[in-house]
Amino acid sequence: MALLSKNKRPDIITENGIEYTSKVMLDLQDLKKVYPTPKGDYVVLEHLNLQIMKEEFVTIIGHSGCGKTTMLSMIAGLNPISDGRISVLSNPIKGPGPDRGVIFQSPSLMPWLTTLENVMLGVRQVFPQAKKKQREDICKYYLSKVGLEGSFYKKASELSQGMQQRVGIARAFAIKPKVLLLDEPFGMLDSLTRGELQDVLIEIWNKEKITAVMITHDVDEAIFLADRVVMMTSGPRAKIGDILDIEFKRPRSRKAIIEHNDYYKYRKHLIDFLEH
Ligand SMILES: Nc1ncnc2c1ncn2[C@@H]1O[C@H](COP(=O)(O)OP(=O)(O)OP(=O)(O)O)[C@@H](O)[C@H]1O
Repeated sequence: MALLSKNKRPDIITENGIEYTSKVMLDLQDLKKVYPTPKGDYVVLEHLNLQIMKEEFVTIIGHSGCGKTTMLSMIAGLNPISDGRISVLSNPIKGPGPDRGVIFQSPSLMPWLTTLENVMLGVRQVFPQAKKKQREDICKYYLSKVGLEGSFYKKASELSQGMQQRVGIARAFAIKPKVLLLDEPFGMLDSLTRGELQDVLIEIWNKEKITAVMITHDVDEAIFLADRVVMMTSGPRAKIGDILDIEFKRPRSRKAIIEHNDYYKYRKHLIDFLEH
Protein backbone atom coordinates (compact mmCIF):
# COMPACT_ATOMS: atom_id res chain seq x y z
CA MET A 1 0.00 0.00 0.00
CA ALA A 2 3.05 2.27 0.04
CA LEU A 3 2.09 3.45 -3.42
CA LEU A 4 -1.18 4.87 -2.22
CA SER A 5 -1.79 8.39 -1.01
CA LYS A 6 -4.95 10.23 -0.03
CA ASN A 7 -5.79 12.90 -2.55
CA LYS A 8 -6.52 16.35 -1.20
CA ARG A 9 -10.29 16.81 -1.28
CA PRO A 10 -12.04 20.15 -1.65
CA ASP A 11 -13.36 22.03 1.38
CA ILE A 12 -16.81 22.96 0.18
CA ILE A 13 -18.74 25.47 2.26
CA THR A 14 -22.35 25.98 1.31
CA GLU A 15 -23.57 29.52 1.80
CA ASN A 16 -27.09 30.38 0.67
CA GLY A 17 -27.01 27.45 -1.69
CA ILE A 18 -23.78 28.58 -3.36
CA GLU A 19 -20.89 26.16 -3.22
CA TYR A 20 -17.69 27.96 -2.44
CA THR A 21 -14.15 26.72 -2.19
CA SER A 22 -10.87 28.46 -2.78
CA LYS A 23 -9.41 25.24 -4.14
CA VAL A 24 -11.73 25.01 -7.16
CA MET A 25 -9.99 25.93 -10.42
CA LEU A 26 -12.68 24.91 -12.86
CA ASP A 27 -16.38 24.81 -12.11
CA LEU A 28 -18.93 23.36 -14.54
CA GLN A 29 -22.45 24.08 -13.31
CA ASP A 30 -25.55 22.49 -14.81
CA LEU A 31 -23.97 22.59 -18.21
CA LYS A 32 -26.07 21.97 -21.29
CA LYS A 33 -25.17 21.78 -24.97
CA VAL A 34 -27.64 21.59 -27.81
CA TYR A 35 -26.61 21.24 -31.45
CA PRO A 36 -29.25 22.23 -33.98
CA THR A 37 -29.57 19.53 -36.67
CA PRO A 38 -31.83 19.17 -39.71
CA LYS A 39 -33.87 16.65 -37.69
CA GLY A 40 -34.26 19.04 -34.74
CA ASP A 41 -32.22 19.93 -31.68
CA TYR A 42 -29.74 17.34 -30.43
CA VAL A 43 -29.08 17.63 -26.69
CA VAL A 44 -25.51 16.32 -26.28
CA LEU A 45 -24.92 17.31 -22.66
CA GLU A 46 -27.40 18.13 -19.93
CA HIS A 47 -27.18 18.69 -16.15
CA LEU A 48 -23.44 18.20 -16.29
CA ASN A 49 -21.78 19.25 -13.03
CA LEU A 50 -18.07 18.95 -12.31
CA GLN A 51 -15.56 20.72 -10.10
CA ILE A 52 -11.85 20.39 -10.79
CA MET A 53 -9.36 21.46 -8.15
CA LYS A 54 -6.24 23.58 -8.50
CA GLU A 55 -3.23 21.50 -9.61
CA GLU A 56 -5.40 18.45 -10.18
CA PHE A 57 -4.92 16.11 -13.14
CA VAL A 58 -8.27 14.79 -14.31
CA THR A 59 -8.79 12.35 -17.16
CA ILE A 60 -12.13 12.00 -18.93
CA ILE A 61 -13.36 8.75 -20.43
CA GLY A 62 -16.64 7.83 -22.11
CA HIS A 63 -18.00 6.20 -25.22
CA SER A 64 -17.26 7.67 -28.61
CA GLY A 65 -19.72 10.44 -29.42
CA CYS A 66 -20.89 11.01 -25.83
CA GLY A 67 -19.72 14.63 -25.86
CA LYS A 68 -16.21 14.70 -24.39
CA THR A 69 -14.78 17.00 -27.07
CA THR A 70 -17.90 19.15 -26.87
CA MET A 71 -17.34 19.60 -23.13
CA LEU A 72 -13.63 20.34 -23.53
CA SER A 73 -14.18 22.82 -26.35
CA MET A 74 -16.78 24.62 -24.22
CA ILE A 75 -14.23 24.89 -21.37
CA ALA A 76 -11.73 26.23 -23.91
CA GLY A 77 -14.30 28.85 -24.91
CA LEU A 78 -14.28 27.63 -28.51
CA ASN A 79 -17.85 26.28 -28.47
CA PRO A 80 -20.78 28.29 -27.08
CA ILE A 81 -22.59 27.05 -23.96
CA SER A 82 -26.34 26.44 -24.43
CA ASP A 83 -27.14 26.68 -20.73
CA GLY A 84 -25.38 26.54 -17.37
CA ARG A 85 -22.02 28.03 -16.52
CA ILE A 86 -18.27 27.37 -16.68
CA SER A 87 -16.00 29.35 -14.35
CA VAL A 88 -12.24 29.51 -13.99
CA LEU A 89 -11.34 30.63 -10.45
CA SER A 90 -14.95 31.76 -10.00
CA ASN A 91 -14.90 33.93 -13.16
CA PRO A 92 -17.41 32.81 -15.79
CA ILE A 93 -15.65 32.25 -19.10
CA LYS A 94 -16.69 34.41 -22.02
CA GLY A 95 -14.56 32.90 -24.79
CA PRO A 96 -11.05 31.57 -25.34
CA GLY A 97 -8.29 33.05 -23.18
CA PRO A 98 -4.63 32.59 -22.28
CA ASP A 99 -5.67 31.15 -18.89
CA ARG A 100 -6.57 27.96 -20.80
CA GLY A 101 -4.09 26.18 -23.07
CA VAL A 102 -5.31 23.50 -25.46
CA ILE A 103 -3.52 20.48 -26.90
CA PHE A 104 -5.40 18.65 -29.65
CA GLN A 105 -4.78 15.20 -31.14
CA SER A 106 -3.07 16.87 -34.06
CA PRO A 107 -1.12 20.03 -33.20
CA SER A 108 -1.87 21.84 -36.52
CA LEU A 109 1.46 23.64 -36.76
CA MET A 110 2.26 26.16 -39.47
CA PRO A 111 4.34 23.85 -41.70
CA TRP A 112 6.42 26.66 -43.24
CA LEU A 113 7.51 28.05 -39.86
CA THR A 114 10.26 26.68 -37.65
CA THR A 115 9.61 24.89 -34.37
CA LEU A 116 10.62 28.02 -32.49
CA GLU A 117 8.44 30.31 -34.61
CA ASN A 118 5.43 28.06 -34.09
CA VAL A 119 5.75 28.33 -30.32
CA MET A 120 6.50 32.06 -30.57
CA LEU A 121 3.12 32.72 -32.23
CA GLY A 122 1.16 32.20 -29.02
CA VAL A 123 3.83 33.65 -26.73
CA ARG A 124 3.90 36.90 -28.72
CA GLN A 125 0.14 37.30 -28.22
CA VAL A 126 0.19 36.53 -24.52
CA PHE A 127 3.35 38.48 -23.61
CA PRO A 128 3.32 41.45 -26.03
CA GLN A 129 5.31 43.63 -23.60
CA ALA A 130 8.21 41.18 -23.30
CA LYS A 131 11.42 41.71 -25.28
CA LYS A 132 12.00 39.38 -28.24
CA LYS A 133 14.89 37.70 -26.41
CA GLN A 134 12.70 37.04 -23.33
CA ARG A 135 9.99 35.53 -25.51
CA GLU A 136 12.54 33.38 -27.30
CA ASP A 137 13.95 32.19 -23.99
CA ILE A 138 10.48 31.07 -22.82
CA CYS A 139 9.94 29.15 -26.09
CA LYS A 140 13.40 27.57 -26.01
CA TYR A 141 12.92 26.57 -22.37
CA TYR A 142 9.72 24.64 -23.11
CA LEU A 143 11.03 23.20 -26.37
CA SER A 144 14.02 21.88 -24.45
CA LYS A 145 11.72 20.45 -21.77
CA VAL A 146 9.93 18.38 -24.44
CA GLY A 147 13.27 17.17 -25.85
CA LEU A 148 13.53 19.43 -28.90
CA GLU A 149 16.64 21.42 -27.93
CA GLY A 150 18.30 20.37 -31.19
CA SER A 151 15.35 21.31 -33.40
CA PHE A 152 14.59 25.00 -32.74
CA TYR A 153 15.23 25.98 -36.36
CA LYS A 154 13.77 22.94 -38.13
CA LYS A 155 10.70 23.59 -40.26
CA ALA A 156 7.54 22.06 -38.77
CA SER A 157 7.02 20.19 -42.05
CA GLU A 158 10.28 18.31 -41.39
CA LEU A 159 9.15 16.96 -38.00
CA SER A 160 7.80 13.49 -37.24
CA GLN A 161 4.30 13.17 -35.73
CA GLY A 162 5.79 12.63 -32.27
CA MET A 163 8.03 15.70 -32.64
CA GLN A 164 5.08 17.79 -33.82
CA GLN A 165 3.12 16.78 -30.75
CA ARG A 166 6.12 17.74 -28.60
CA VAL A 167 5.88 21.20 -30.18
CA GLY A 168 2.15 21.18 -29.38
CA ILE A 169 2.92 20.49 -25.72
CA ALA A 170 5.65 23.18 -25.58
CA ARG A 171 3.33 25.68 -27.29
CA ALA A 172 0.55 25.07 -24.75
CA PHE A 173 2.84 25.35 -21.69
CA ALA A 174 4.71 28.38 -23.05
CA ILE A 175 1.66 30.65 -22.72
CA LYS A 176 1.65 29.79 -18.98
CA PRO A 177 -1.99 28.77 -18.71
CA LYS A 178 -3.77 28.08 -15.43
CA VAL A 179 -5.58 25.15 -17.02
CA LEU A 180 -4.33 22.77 -19.68
CA LEU A 181 -7.00 21.07 -21.80
CA LEU A 182 -5.91 17.99 -23.73
CA ASP A 183 -8.08 16.21 -26.29
CA GLU A 184 -6.59 12.75 -26.90
CA PRO A 185 -3.14 14.30 -27.38
CA PHE A 186 -1.36 10.98 -27.85
CA GLY A 187 -4.07 9.16 -29.81
CA MET A 188 -2.12 9.09 -33.07
CA LEU A 189 1.26 8.09 -31.61
CA ASP A 190 2.94 4.69 -31.29
CA SER A 191 2.99 3.25 -27.76
CA LEU A 192 6.69 4.03 -27.12
CA THR A 193 6.36 7.71 -28.10
CA ARG A 194 3.09 7.84 -26.21
CA GLY A 195 4.78 6.65 -23.00
CA GLU A 196 7.64 9.11 -23.46
CA LEU A 197 5.28 12.04 -23.97
CA GLN A 198 3.13 11.03 -21.00
CA ASP A 199 6.27 11.30 -18.87
CA VAL A 200 7.17 14.68 -20.40
CA LEU A 201 3.64 15.95 -19.80
CA ILE A 202 3.55 14.82 -16.16
CA GLU A 203 7.00 16.26 -15.46
CA ILE A 204 6.09 19.74 -16.76
CA TRP A 205 2.58 19.63 -15.25
CA ASN A 206 4.09 18.81 -11.87
CA LYS A 207 6.71 21.54 -12.11
CA GLU A 208 4.34 24.25 -13.34
CA LYS A 209 1.60 23.33 -10.84
CA ILE A 210 -1.20 23.79 -13.31
CA THR A 211 -4.56 22.05 -13.61
CA ALA A 212 -4.96 19.49 -16.39
CA VAL A 213 -8.08 18.01 -17.97
CA MET A 214 -7.39 15.31 -20.53
CA ILE A 215 -9.69 13.20 -22.72
CA THR A 216 -8.43 9.73 -23.47
CA HIS A 217 -9.82 6.47 -24.81
CA ASP A 218 -7.05 4.52 -23.12
CA VAL A 219 -7.99 3.20 -19.67
CA ASP A 220 -4.35 2.59 -18.69
CA GLU A 221 -3.36 6.12 -19.68
CA ALA A 222 -6.37 7.47 -17.75
CA ILE A 223 -5.21 5.70 -14.58
CA PHE A 224 -1.49 6.40 -14.93
CA LEU A 225 -1.89 10.15 -15.36
CA ALA A 226 -4.87 11.06 -13.21
CA ASP A 227 -5.71 12.09 -9.68
CA ARG A 228 -9.31 11.39 -10.67
CA VAL A 229 -10.85 9.65 -13.67
CA VAL A 230 -14.18 11.17 -14.67
CA MET A 231 -16.58 8.85 -16.49
CA MET A 232 -19.22 10.34 -18.78
CA THR A 233 -22.51 8.60 -19.49
CA SER A 234 -23.42 7.84 -23.09
CA GLY A 235 -25.34 10.50 -24.96
CA PRO A 236 -27.72 12.00 -25.72
CA ARG A 237 -28.05 14.15 -22.58
CA ALA A 238 -24.69 12.90 -21.30
CA LYS A 239 -23.48 13.95 -17.86
CA ILE A 240 -20.93 12.79 -15.31
CA GLY A 241 -21.68 9.14 -14.52
CA ASP A 242 -19.01 8.32 -11.96
CA ILE A 243 -15.67 9.55 -10.65
CA LEU A 244 -12.80 7.32 -9.56
CA ASP A 245 -10.02 8.57 -7.24
CA ILE A 246 -6.61 7.25 -8.24
CA GLU A 247 -4.60 7.18 -5.05
CA PHE A 248 -1.16 6.17 -6.33
CA LYS A 249 1.58 8.44 -4.97
CA ARG A 250 3.56 10.65 -7.32
CA PRO A 251 6.03 10.44 -8.94
CA ARG A 252 4.58 7.26 -10.38
CA SER A 253 6.45 4.44 -11.99
CA ARG A 254 4.58 2.52 -14.66
CA LYS A 255 6.12 -0.76 -13.55
CA ALA A 256 5.23 -0.28 -9.87
CA ILE A 257 1.67 0.73 -10.71
CA ILE A 258 1.09 -2.24 -13.00
CA GLU A 259 2.31 -4.56 -10.26
CA HIS A 260 0.03 -3.00 -7.64
CA ASN A 261 -3.22 -4.86 -6.77
CA ASP A 262 -5.26 -1.66 -6.80
CA TYR A 263 -4.34 -1.09 -10.42
CA TYR A 264 -6.56 -3.99 -11.43
CA LYS A 265 -9.39 -2.76 -9.18
CA TYR A 266 -9.25 0.66 -10.85
CA ARG A 267 -9.08 -0.91 -14.27
CA LYS A 268 -12.06 -3.19 -13.59
CA HIS A 269 -14.08 -0.26 -12.25
CA LEU A 270 -13.51 1.74 -15.45
CA ILE A 271 -14.09 -1.18 -17.82
CA ASP A 272 -17.28 -2.19 -15.97
CA PHE A 273 -18.53 1.39 -16.33
CA LEU A 274 -17.76 1.46 -20.04
CA GLU A 275 -19.35 -1.94 -20.65
CA HIS A 276 -22.68 -1.12 -18.98
N1 LIG B 1 -21.20 20.94 -34.72
C1 LIG B 1 -21.99 19.90 -34.48
N2 LIG B 1 -23.26 19.86 -34.95
C2 LIG B 1 -24.08 18.82 -34.70
N3 LIG B 1 -23.71 17.74 -33.96
C3 LIG B 1 -22.46 17.73 -33.47
C4 LIG B 1 -21.53 18.79 -33.71
N4 LIG B 1 -20.35 18.48 -33.08
C5 LIG B 1 -20.54 17.29 -32.50
N5 LIG B 1 -21.80 16.84 -32.72
C6 LIG B 1 -22.38 15.58 -32.23
O1 LIG B 1 -22.34 15.64 -30.81
C7 LIG B 1 -22.03 14.36 -30.27
C8 LIG B 1 -20.81 14.49 -29.37
O2 LIG B 1 -19.65 14.76 -30.16
P1 LIG B 1 -18.22 14.88 -29.50
O3 LIG B 1 -17.22 15.05 -30.60
O4 LIG B 1 -18.26 15.91 -28.44
O5 LIG B 1 -18.06 13.43 -28.83
P2 LIG B 1 -16.78 12.70 -28.22
O6 LIG B 1 -17.25 12.02 -26.98
O7 LIG B 1 -15.66 13.64 -28.11
O8 LIG B 1 -16.49 11.64 -29.37
P3 LIG B 1 -15.12 10.85 -29.73
O9 LIG B 1 -14.76 10.08 -28.50
O10 LIG B 1 -15.53 9.96 -30.86
O11 LIG B 1 -14.10 11.87 -30.11
C9 LIG B 1 -21.85 13.43 -31.45
O12 LIG B 1 -23.05 12.73 -31.67
C10 LIG B 1 -21.54 14.36 -32.61
O13 LIG B 1 -22.00 13.81 -33.82
